[in-house]
Amino acid sequence: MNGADSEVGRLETVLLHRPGAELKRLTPRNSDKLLFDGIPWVGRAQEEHDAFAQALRDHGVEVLYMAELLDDALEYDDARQEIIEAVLRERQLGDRLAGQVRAHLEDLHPENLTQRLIAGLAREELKTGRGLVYGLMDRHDFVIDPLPNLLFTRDSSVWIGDRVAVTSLAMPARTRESLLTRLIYTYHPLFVGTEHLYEPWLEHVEGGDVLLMAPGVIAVGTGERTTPAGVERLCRRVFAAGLAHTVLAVPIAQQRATMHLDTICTMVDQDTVVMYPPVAGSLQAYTVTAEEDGELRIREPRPFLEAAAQAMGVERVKVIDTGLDPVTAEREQWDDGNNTLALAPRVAVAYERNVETNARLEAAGVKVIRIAGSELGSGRGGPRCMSCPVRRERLAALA
Ligand SMILES: NC(=[NH2+])NCCC[C@H](N)C(=O)O
Repeated sequence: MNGADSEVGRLETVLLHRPGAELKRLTPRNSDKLLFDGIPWVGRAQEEHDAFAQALRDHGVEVLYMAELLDDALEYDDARQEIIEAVLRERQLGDRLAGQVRAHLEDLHPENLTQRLIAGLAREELKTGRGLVYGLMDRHDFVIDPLPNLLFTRDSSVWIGDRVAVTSLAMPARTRESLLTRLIYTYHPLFVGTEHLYEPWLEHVEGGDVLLMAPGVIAVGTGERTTPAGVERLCRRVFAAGLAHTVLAVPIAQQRATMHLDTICTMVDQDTVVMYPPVAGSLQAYTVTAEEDGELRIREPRPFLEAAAQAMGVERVKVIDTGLDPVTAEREQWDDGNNTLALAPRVAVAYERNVETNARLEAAGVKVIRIAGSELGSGRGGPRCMSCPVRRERLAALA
């Protein structure tokens, strides 16, 4: 059955997005807004991504690609209409241009529509464009914005138990990603009958902030992306669905370096995290549980690792830190050293460049599968951000 109850149960199926033409849209003028720190060499980024996917397959993981699933979902008229309406609502194209964009999109084959929805549409590519808005736009302006961050599939959805939470992304440059993700989970035959735990129009929650610490225990970071109201909404939803007994709400600094909880902490074993030392000691968590009447019970904040150990029913959570030298640790944290993807307990995929962190993982008994990420990393995301586990072997079944 699809779903997951941990970050470390044997990974069976994963959802990836192979980067493509959307990355070719990045320029020094728009990269900030599109949330990239550099201008990737697209061909090399694709090679790196293919090697990542192959490493997963070599370990028995089934790899699903977003664009392929979207092609299938967009065979359904309802799916097409839904997403075209959403694109037209995105910005003020004005009536005339909106009508022309609608006609353009309605004419496209599913594969071409997928491409447009991901890679966007520049004014100069809309040959049928006419009217004032069209006339005033620069030829390189986007009529439909590209989605270079679709690469980070963990942010737009996260499976909790047997349900999928399609998240609500906080940055305007990413909002369409969760609509596309929702189309897949709603219309694709692979997912018929899947219940949705969360929807893109609710308070902001991003999957990179959600950590399934153990069956029944979920940590949720709140900072630049997931809002306090998002955490509260997610708590209500998971408790109502009986998917967790405890949620740990973890405030994180509202900075780019720590945009998601998974930039400072990921799990590599049932009771072991890899964590960035400067924050490891200072992170706090509010422990949230459900009262009988469904209301939330919130306990005073306490150190995250203590709160987690208690909720998980272990004596302590083991910590592998990302280097003792503070400068190395800071560099490797920025390069997603903490952002590992576990394929099973004590087996994790990591960027090869984080030499020190990987050595520490190995010294602690974790098998590290190294992948190249010099180009992929310019979007500030590592193996965990670039993957949405759709199916993991359940840990609860082992207990
Ligand atoms: N789960 C993560 N850490 N995702 C990283 C996302 C990076 C992306 N460029 C953004 O700013 O949104």
